[in-house]
Amino acid sequence: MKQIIIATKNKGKATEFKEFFNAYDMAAVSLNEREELPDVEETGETFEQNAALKAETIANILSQPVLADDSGLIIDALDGRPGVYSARYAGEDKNDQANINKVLTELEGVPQKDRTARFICVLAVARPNTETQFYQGICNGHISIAPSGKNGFGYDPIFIPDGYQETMAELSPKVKNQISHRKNAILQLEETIRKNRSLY
Ligand SMILES: O=c1[nH]c(=O)c2ncn([C@@H]3O[C@H](COP(=O)(O)OP(=O)(O)OP(=O)(O)O)[C@@H](O)[C@H]3O)c2[nH]1
Ligand SMILES: [Mg+2]
Repeated sequence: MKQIIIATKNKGKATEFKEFFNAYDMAAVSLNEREELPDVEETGETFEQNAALKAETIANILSQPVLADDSGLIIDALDGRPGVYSARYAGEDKNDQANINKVLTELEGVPQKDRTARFICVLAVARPNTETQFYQGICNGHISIAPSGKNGFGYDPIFIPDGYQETMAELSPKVKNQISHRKNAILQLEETIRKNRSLY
């Protein structure tokens, strides 16, 4: 089975990418399975810059194509926060529960109609000596009053996608992988995969 390196240490993302690439008979291998590879500091100010940093750093070390994902939650009533700082919103330990609590505290008293939000996922495909390609996906929704559900990861327990009553964490992984920002970004990438049966 052909392998594709995903420059992520986020277990939730790694699981979703394995699901996506399994459909193309490709094995998505995350950095959790390649511990010899370094952490990449995300010094960018945009999702594109951080996705490129992660993909290009690992692609140059391995001299092979690498995919990275930089993603996050944009909340209108918080002027777009947490955005590119979603993973570390409540601190460097990247604690999902603390991140959720911080968002809910900041949204206290904000009525449902003003709790609009969206997830954004930017994929970067980097190959040595080749221009990095970018693919973006969005999922619109709003922030719930309280967390609910055990599936997914990150802010899923407080994100209710448009067209649903349930939070992303109450939906099954199958449904999330049909509607998420990550799936919508993969759909952008799908033409390349379909044509070449690989990313390159
Ligand atoms: O509820 C969620 N459902 C999702 O589907 C999702 N996708 C991203 N996020 C949030 O945005 C941060 C990404 O930050 P991020 O792209 O820097 O990833 P990360 O630092 O967790 O891992 P890495 O890929 O950088 O290794 C994550 O930690 C999460 O808080 C999500 N939350
Ligand atoms: Mg990160």
